[in-house]
Amino acid sequence: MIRVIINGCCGKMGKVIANMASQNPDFEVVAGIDQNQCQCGFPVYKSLDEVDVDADVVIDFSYHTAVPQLLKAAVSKNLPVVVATTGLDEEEINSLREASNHIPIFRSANMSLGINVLISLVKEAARVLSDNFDIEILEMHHNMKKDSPSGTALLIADAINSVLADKMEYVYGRHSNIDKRNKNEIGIHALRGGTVVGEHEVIFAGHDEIIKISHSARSREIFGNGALLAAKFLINQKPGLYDMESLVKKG
Ligand SMILES: NC(=O)C1=CN([C@@H]2O[C@H](COP(=O)(O)OP(=O)(O)OC[C@H]3O[C@@H](n4cnc5c(N)ncnc54)[C@H](OP(=O)(O)O)[C@@H]3O)[C@@H](O)[C@H]2O)C=CC1
Ligand SMILES: O=C(O)C1=N[C@H](C(=O)O)C[C@H](O)C1
Repeated sequence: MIRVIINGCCGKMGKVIANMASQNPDFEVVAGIDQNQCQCGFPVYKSLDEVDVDADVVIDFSYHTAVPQLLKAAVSKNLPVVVATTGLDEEEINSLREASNHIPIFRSANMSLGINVLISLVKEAARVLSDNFDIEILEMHHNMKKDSPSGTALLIADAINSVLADKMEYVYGRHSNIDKRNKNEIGIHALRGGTVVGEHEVIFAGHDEIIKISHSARSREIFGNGALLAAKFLINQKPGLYDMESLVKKG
């Protein structure tokens, strides 16, 4: 039985994880952390420092500013952490790298299997097409989402850039440009509205032809499933930084 602490337990994803874990005999949620107080069926604390129950792993779906403090406490308690929160700035990413010298950390902006397959496909498409095709990324999410563009859109852009010698420049929104598109650009565009769980589309636009590779999340359980798999994987790892590729490699 894997004992889980959920950071952000009162939020949309926190509730999904709690519900999925309660139906899975491999997991038990022993505590939650949130700045709100919600009825969860387990004790809810304000910070990891305050948690006084034993656990094996923390799963974090919260807010970017909460991540450094969470990691500091996780290091002092020697607890592995799955970081699913997006929108981290450079300093917050550095705190994550630092903490990974002491504890195992799994970080992915998208825990679904499908997006990770999409990333392999767009890398291959970019290798073949980039000389003659323009690349644009579109994402759409629900109207409660705070960060934009999505962590996934940035993850996709970074994956494409990694196979193009990191020479691409990211252009967000393209709203006040007064000149034409540059060849070395990846356009990244965010849409927000309604209850959309998560849509990502990568467009390769060439002369008289367009290739679109897209992923549509139809439920939050696809992220919950990935986060629980990541937690199971992480509890057996040495300190370090892990991602979906590590999980897929492990099989
Ligand atoms: N990697 C992945 O696969 C996925 C990642 N995400 C990411 O996960 C994060 C959470 O998403 P979602 O559940 O939809 O968001 P929600 O806003 O619904 O939930 C976040 C919860 O964390 C709470 N919170 C905010 N700040 C803190 C803090 N400092 N300490 C403790 N709790 C805090 C929020 O409180 P309050 O409401 O008061 O702000 C809220 O209860 C986002 O960054 C999102 O992009 C989401 C889905 C999939
Ligand atoms: O906030 C969300 O909802 C989601 N956030 C992640 C992101 O920013 O990419 C993953 C998913 O698309 C849902």
